[in-house]
Amino acid sequence: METSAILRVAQLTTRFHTPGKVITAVDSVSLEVKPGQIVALVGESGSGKSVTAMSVLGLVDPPGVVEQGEIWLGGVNLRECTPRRLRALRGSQMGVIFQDPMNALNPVLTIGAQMIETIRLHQRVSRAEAKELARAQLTRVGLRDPDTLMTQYAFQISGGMCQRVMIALALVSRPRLLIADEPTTALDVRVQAGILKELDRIRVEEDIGILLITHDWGVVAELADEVYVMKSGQIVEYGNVFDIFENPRHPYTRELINSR
Ligand SMILES: Nc1ncnc2c1ncn2[C@@H]1O[C@H](COP(=O)(O)OP(=O)(O)OP(=O)(O)O)[C@@H](O)[C@H]1O
Ligand code: NI
Repeated sequence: METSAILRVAQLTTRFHTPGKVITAVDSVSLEVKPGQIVALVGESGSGKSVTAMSVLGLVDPPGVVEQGEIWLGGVNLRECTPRRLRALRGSQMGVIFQDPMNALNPVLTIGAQMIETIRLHQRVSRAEAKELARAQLTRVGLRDPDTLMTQYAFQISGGMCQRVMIALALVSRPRLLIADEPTTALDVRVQAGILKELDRIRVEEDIGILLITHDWGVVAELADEVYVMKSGQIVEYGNVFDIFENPRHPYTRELINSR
């Protein structure tokens, strides 16, 4: 039997209504992520990858509007959810990590305070229990000495550690889907590899589906199961990672692979 998708996007169209013109950032995009899969969304800058992710997350702000299509998170129709319900789902069933971990963390709270706050926002636990959970989470993403780490502020730790904290935060509520938008672009190459290995391990161990946005074909080759290639808001090619590398059909894909 086919495993059913944890994320299913069909014919999604998102436009920005700017003064004087309408920009179709996402143009009839369809894609699927199954549990335990890493699905890469690749394409040049401005092709619509982040807007696709933001549309799924319900985070497109005016003048952007999700105008058409379906977005299903398991059995939940996200396009019919209220903003309040979407916010709840973002903290529970779908996690997200972005490119710039330093700025994503709150500079005036310790790592521990942020972890505990996030945990208590979504789970009815005492402070002590939340602290214990935070410690377990940090250990789970490969951070040693979580006790010291929890007393520190974002500016006191490295970019790589920040991103691991972000991953820990995103995974606190054991989501079934993780959206990672260029999660390692801001980090140096060696640190990148560690973070990517962590994501790979987590998806296997926890059967999480990951939508990985990147323009790094090395990362795609290393991690992805399925690949969607995006250009000017549209999916121009889709296939499993071996087929995409062995036999790219679209000239744009060939160009992208060759230019890496
Ligand atoms: N706030 C906005 N207002 C108007 N247009 C926007 C806005 N945000 C995005 N767009 C449009 O959507 C297009 C797609 O942007 P998006 O951020 O999804 O690209 P991307 O593929 O993620 O690029 P990158 O690799 O640089 O992150 C842009 O080219 C731009 O025209
Ligand atoms: Ni982007």
